[in-house]
Amino acid sequence: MDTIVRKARRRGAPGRAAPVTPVADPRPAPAAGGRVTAPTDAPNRPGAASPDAPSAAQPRLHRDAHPAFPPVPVRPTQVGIVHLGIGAFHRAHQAVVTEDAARATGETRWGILGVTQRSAAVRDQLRPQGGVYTVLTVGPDGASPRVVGSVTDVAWPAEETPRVLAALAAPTTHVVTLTVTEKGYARRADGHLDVDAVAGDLDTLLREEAATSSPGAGATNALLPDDATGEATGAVAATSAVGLLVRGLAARRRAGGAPLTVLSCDNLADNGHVLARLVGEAVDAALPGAEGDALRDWLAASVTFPCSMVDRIVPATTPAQRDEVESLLGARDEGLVVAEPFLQWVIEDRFAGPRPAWERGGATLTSDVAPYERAKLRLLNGAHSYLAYAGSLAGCATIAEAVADPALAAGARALQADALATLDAPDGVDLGAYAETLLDRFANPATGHTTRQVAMDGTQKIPFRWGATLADLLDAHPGAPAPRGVVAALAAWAGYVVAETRAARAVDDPRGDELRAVVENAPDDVAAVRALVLLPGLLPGVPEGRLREIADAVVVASATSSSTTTTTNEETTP
Ligand SMILES: NC(=O)c1ccc[n+]([C@@H]2O[C@H](COP(=O)([O-])OP(=O)(O)OC[C@H]3O[C@@H](n4cnc5c(N)ncnc54)[C@H](O)[C@@H]3O)[C@@H](O)[C@H]2O)c1
Ligand SMILES: O=P(O)(O)OC[C@@H](O)[C@@H](O)[C@H](O)[C@H](O)CO
Repeated sequence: MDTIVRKARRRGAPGRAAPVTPVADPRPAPAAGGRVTAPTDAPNRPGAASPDAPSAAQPRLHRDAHPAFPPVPVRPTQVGIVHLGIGAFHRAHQAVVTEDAARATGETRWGILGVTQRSAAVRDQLRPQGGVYTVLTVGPDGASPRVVGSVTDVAWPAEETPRVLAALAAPTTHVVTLTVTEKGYARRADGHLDVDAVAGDLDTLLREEAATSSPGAGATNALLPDDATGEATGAVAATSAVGLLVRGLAARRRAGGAPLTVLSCDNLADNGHVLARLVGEAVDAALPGAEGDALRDWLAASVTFPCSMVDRIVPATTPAQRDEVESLLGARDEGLVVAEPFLQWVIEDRFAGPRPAWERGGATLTSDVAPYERAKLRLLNGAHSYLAYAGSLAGCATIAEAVADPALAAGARALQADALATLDAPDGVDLGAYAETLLDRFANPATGHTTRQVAMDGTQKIPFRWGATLADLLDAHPGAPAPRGVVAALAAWAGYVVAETRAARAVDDPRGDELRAVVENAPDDVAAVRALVLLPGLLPGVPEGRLREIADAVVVASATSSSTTTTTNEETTP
C-alpha cells in the first residue's frame, strides 16, 4: 500500500483533470496527506485486521463481510444489466456509476451480470466474493479504497452460455453494455464483420432459429431450443462476443421480444453505430433470406445501439497491488482494480426501454456524443498510443516514465496539435486546455500503466486514434505537407513493430502474424517501415494517392529518430 501511495506523492502526480465537459465526480476524494483512508471503525469489525497487520492469513473479501469503508456497497435485488467483457475497466467505470446511481435513487433493480469472454479468471475472482470488489483510486494526494456492490455475479460462456442467453432474454434485463476491447468486435480490415471469426456462433444461431420456426416446433423451448437432432443448441458454448450477443438478441425475440438497449463502452469511434452494423451483418450472414426477417424487423423496432464515450485510466491490476491492498482491507480481494481519480461517461440518450439514472451517478446524457468521442480518441488515446510506442522504444516501462521525457512529451503535443486542427469543441469546452490536462493525467505514476499494455492491438486502435486525424487533415488541406505529429507517431509504431520482430518477440495484435510477415519479408528496415504504413485498413479514409507520400515521410522520420534501431523496454525491464 505504502508503495502505491509513495509513488503517487514522489512523482507529483496531478489532481483530477478538467473533463471534456465538467461532471461532478461522485467518487470519494483521495485521503489528505497521502495516506490511504481507513475509516476508524474498520479494525473493529469482526475478523478485520488492522491496516498494519501482516497479510498472510486474511479472509477473502465477501459481500456479506466487506470492510467497513464508506460507502456501503449496494445490494441489487435483480439483474437489470448484462455486461459483456467484465475486465478491469468496467469494474472501475460503468459499475461504479451504476452503483452511485442506485444509491442516489434507491433503486435495486440494476444489478449487473458480468460476462467474461476469454477466460474464467474474473468469474473465479468475483464469484467467491459474492460479486463485490475494491476500486482503489490513486491520485496525487494518496489512495482511497471503495468496495463496489453493483455486480451480482460473473458468468463464463465457455461453461455457462445458457445462463447468459437467459439473462439476455429476460424481460427484467433492459440494458446490455460492452467493453470487449477493439478486437472483440471481430471486424475485418475494411471494417465489416469477419464472418469467419464468428462462424461457429452464427451456425448455432441458424439452428436455434430453425428449431423454433419449423412446423411442429410448438413444444420447443423458445429460449434454448433443441434442434432437429435433439441437441440443446442453447447449450452450445458461444465463442465470440458478437456471436453471443446476436444469439442473445434472437433468444430475446423468441422469448417475447421486450425492448433492449445495447450500449458499447469501448474505445471505438461511433461505437454504437459500428456495433449495430456488425449485429446486422451477423444476422444477414446467418439468416440471409426470409428466415431472418422476423429478427431483422424486431431489431429495427425494439433494439437501440446508442454511442458512448468513456474515460478513466484503469490499467491491468498487478499481483503486487493485490498484496499491498490486502492488509489495508483486512481481506484478500482477488478482484481489485486500481484507477485514477478522473472519470467521465458521456452517453447518447437513445434507449429502447428503462435505464439506470446514470446521470445521478455522474454520467452525462446527450443527444450527440460524437464531439466528445472524437476529442477523447484523438487527443487522449492518440497521445497515449504514441507514448506507448515511442516510450517503449526509448526503454520506458510505463506511460508515466514516457511522458516525463521532454522529447516524448513534445511528440505527444505535436500529435495533439494535429488532432486539435480537426476537432470541433463540445459546447463550453477548451480543447487546448483539455489536451494539456491529459499529459498531467498520464504523469500519474501510481496507476503503473505500462507502455506494453497500451501498445497492444495497434492495428485496431491506430485507425481511430491517428488515422482519422490524418484523413481529416488531408481532406481539409489537400496541398499541405504530411502532418508532423501523425507522421512521428506512425514512425514510432512502425519502429516498435520492427524492433519487436527483430528481437523475435510476437507483437501483441490480432494481426500480429501479418505484421511479422511484413517485417520478415522486407529487404531492410526502411522497406519494412514503408510496408507497415501501407498495411491495408491501417489508415482508412486516406486517399490512395497520398498514402505513399505519407509512407515516405514516415521513413524519413524513422531515420531521423533512429527508432527502429532502438531497443524496446522488454530488454530494459527486469
Ligand atoms: N482500461 C482502461 O483504461 C479503459 C479506458 C477506457 C475504455 N476502455 C475500453 O475498455 C476495453 C477493455 O479494457 P479493460 O481494461 O477492461 O481490459 P481487460 O483486458 O481487463 O478486459 C477485457 C475484456 O474483454 C474481453 N475480451 C478481450 N478480447 C476479446 C475478444 N477478442 N473477444 C471478446 N471479448 C474479448 C475479455 O474477456 C475481458 O472480459 C478497452 O479495450 C477499451 O475499449 C478501457
Ligand atoms: O483500453 P485500450 O486498450 O483501448 O487503450 C489503452 C488506453 O489508451 C486506454 O485504456 C486509456 O487509458 C483510456 O481510454 C482512458 O480513458
